[in-house]
Amino acid sequence: MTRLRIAEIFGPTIQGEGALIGEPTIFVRSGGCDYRCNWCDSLQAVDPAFRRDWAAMSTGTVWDRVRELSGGRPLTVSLSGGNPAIQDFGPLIAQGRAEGYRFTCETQGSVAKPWFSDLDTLVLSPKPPSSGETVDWGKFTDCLDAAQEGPKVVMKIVIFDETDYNWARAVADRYPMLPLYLQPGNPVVDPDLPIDPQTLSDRLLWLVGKVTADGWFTPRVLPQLHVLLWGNKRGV
Ligand SMILES: C[S@@+](CC[C@H](N)C(=O)[O-])C[C@H]1O[C@@H](n2cnc3c(N)ncnc32)[C@H](O)[C@@H]1O
Ligand SMILES: Nc1nc2[nH]cc(C(=O)O)c2c(=O)[nH]1
Ligand code: SF4
Ligand SMILES: [Mg+2]
Repeated sequence: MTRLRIAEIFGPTIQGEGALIGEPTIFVRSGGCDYRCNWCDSLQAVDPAFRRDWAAMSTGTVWDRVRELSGGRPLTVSLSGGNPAIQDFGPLIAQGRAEGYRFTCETQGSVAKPWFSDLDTLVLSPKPPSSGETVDWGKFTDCLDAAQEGPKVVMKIVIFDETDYNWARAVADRYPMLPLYLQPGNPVVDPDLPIDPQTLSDRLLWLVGKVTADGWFTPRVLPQLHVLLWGNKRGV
C-alpha cells in the first residue's frame, strides 16, 4: 500500500486564510514540494533537510489521527503542505467523505490530480514574481480541468510588492470566473522569531489602499488570521 509523507497533522484550529477563513479545520500537512518560494512559511514541510521529521503513514493511520483530533465529529479537513498534489490523497478523501467530513486542498497549481474532483473546495495559489518561481499556466489550467464540476475552486494570491500586485491584476483578468482572495505576504517566517504586528498591518493597509484606489472591487483582501493570533508558531 502506498504511504503518505506527512509533516504534521493538527487541529481543530480555525482556517486563517482565504475563502474559508474562521472555519473550524483540521490540517493535514504533507511533506515535499516541487517549488521553493523565497518566502515560504512552511519550510519544515518543503526542505528535504526536515525529511526525517516527516512520517510515512498509511491512509488509515492518517485518518485515525484526524478522527481522533476531531472527536469523531465531521468538520473540514485542509490538505496543505508542501504541495499535497504530489501525493495520492484520493483514498483519504473517500474515507473522510463517507463519514461526512468536508475537504479542502491548498496547492500552487503546478500538478493536477484526479482526486481534485472529490474535494469540496480547491484553493489554487499561483505564485507571484516575489516568490522566485514561474507559473506554468498549462499546468494551472490542468488543475482547473481536473476539478471539473466537483469542488468550488478559488484563487488566493500572496502580495509582497507593487510587481506582485500588478501581476495579480493580470492573473485576475485571465481567470475572471475564479473568486479571488488577496493576502499580504508575511516577511518574517522563522518560527523562532516574533512577527511584527505593525509591519503586517501596514502591509494589509497598503494592499487595501491599492485595491480601493484602483476601484478594483472583485477580490477580497484578508490577513492571515492565524499569524495575527499565534505568530509563526507551528501546529496552529
Ligand atoms: C505553505 S503553502 C502550502 C500549499 C501550497 N504549496 C501553496 O503554496 O499553495 C499555504 C499557503 O501559504 C501561503 N504562504 C506561504 N508563505 C507565505 C508568506 N510568507 N506570507 C503569506 N502567505 C504565505 C501560500 O501562498 C499558500 O497560499
Ligand atoms: N490556522 C491556519 N490556517 C491556515 N491556512 C493555510 C495554512 C497553511 O499553512 O496551509 C494554515 C495554517 O497553517 N494554519
Ligand atoms: S509552493 Fe507552497 S509549500 Fe511550496 S515552497 Fe511555495 S509556499 Fe511553500
Ligand atoms: Mg501557512
